Amino acid sequence: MTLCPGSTVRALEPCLTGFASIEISTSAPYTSRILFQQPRRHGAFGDGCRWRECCALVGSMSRSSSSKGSGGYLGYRPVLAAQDASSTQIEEGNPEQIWGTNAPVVSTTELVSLTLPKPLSITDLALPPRHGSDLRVAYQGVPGAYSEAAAAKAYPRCEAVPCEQFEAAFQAVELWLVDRAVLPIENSLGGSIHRNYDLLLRHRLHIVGEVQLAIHHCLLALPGVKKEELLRVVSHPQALAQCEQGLTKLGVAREAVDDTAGAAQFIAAHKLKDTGAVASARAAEIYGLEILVDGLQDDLDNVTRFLMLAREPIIPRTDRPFKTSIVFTLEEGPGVLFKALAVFALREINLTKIESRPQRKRPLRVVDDSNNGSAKYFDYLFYVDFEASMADLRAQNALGHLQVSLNKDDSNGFRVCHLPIAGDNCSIVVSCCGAFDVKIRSKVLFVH
Ligand SMILES: O=C(O)C(=O)C[C@]1(C(=O)O)C=C[C@@H](O)C=C1
Repeated sequence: MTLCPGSTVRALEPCLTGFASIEISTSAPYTSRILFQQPRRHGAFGDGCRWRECCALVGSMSRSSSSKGSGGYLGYRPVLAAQDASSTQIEEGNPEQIWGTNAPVVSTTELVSLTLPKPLSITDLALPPRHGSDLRVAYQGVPGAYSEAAAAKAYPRCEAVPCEQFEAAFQAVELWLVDRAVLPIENSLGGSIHRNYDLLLRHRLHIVGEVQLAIHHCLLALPGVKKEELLRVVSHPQALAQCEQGLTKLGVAREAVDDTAGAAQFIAAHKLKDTGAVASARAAEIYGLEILVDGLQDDLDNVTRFLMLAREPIIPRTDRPFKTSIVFTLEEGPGVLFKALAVFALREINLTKIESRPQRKRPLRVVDDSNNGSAKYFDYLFYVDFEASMADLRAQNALGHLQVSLNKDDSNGFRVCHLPIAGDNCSIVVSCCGAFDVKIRSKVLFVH
């Protein structure tokens, strides 16, 4: 039995620059890279089923080769099996056919001293492959920002990568500079972070989870400065909004900056004695500031929900709680939103969030009315989060029903929304998100 390791490496190289899923590519054997490369070249694995079939194929081939005792192919054989899975013509035991006759050969005895990669099995693929230990995760702000803490909560032991703006965090993932982004989407006191709703539509990332973080704001100043000496307080606009009452009592001017920790850093760098910052205790420690007020937020229950974003979607399942996010637009008319949401109510599917945002490409809609002439209406995008997995028949039926409703072309019907998402013209955008259990508020059950 012979094997050609040099050729194997060449065969793998293009895959590394391809789009192998980050979930598997760095920690799993070579086979995983091939698995994900295959769809790009042949466009054959548009859905999870084909992807799983391919994995199953790899798993079964590796088992069959070992059971025949063909030691030389163990570990290497599945690579080629997966690479050529859609046009499998490979004959077992004939390396020339696979690599060509000029390929270097290594005998079985030489192979014994080689460290062979462990073949992927179905169990490897079914489990969340990693828990953040070797991921690079983008967040907005500088060290000490709440978003940094959220990134660490979502992906423990990850390398958190600071970004100046939300947009930069989105782009960092898209450009493969990092593996994930963790970005705030709403706060229990301050409400939605609209910018991120808008950016979700403009970028090609998928929601793959969410994490909630308790936000405990402090008023920080240079060491020795008293509260009464402060003329202004700087912070992120959300943080200022969450401390509305406390800041009003202080009677200081407020100034918005990019992030809470950045505000602390600014005061320290410029030695501003008349300026305070609303930020975390960790920011005080990092930038050498003193805590004047510990717990400045209007309510102790101050929680921010962060989305975990990735280039690849997760495969929805039914064995744990899932959340799904969709976005759509509606025709003008009485009861249209009621009818759209009824598709969920009818199936006892709980909605956790509804957000409406302007359609920035077409903010106003002109509607002709035979009695009153034409009228201009604001045009909205509706974002809905609901508690069900897309693997759940109820969710599939609900979205099917919604799709039918959206396509209805009567005066009270819905309009199909053509959104420039992921380069496609999608009528409905579905993004699955492994959800936390709402009853155990801060516990993330599904992280990846
Ligand atoms: O400025 C920070 O520290 C952030 O992480 C940003 C942010 C936000 O955008 O809402 C995150 C959590 C808090 O709600 C306040 C601010």
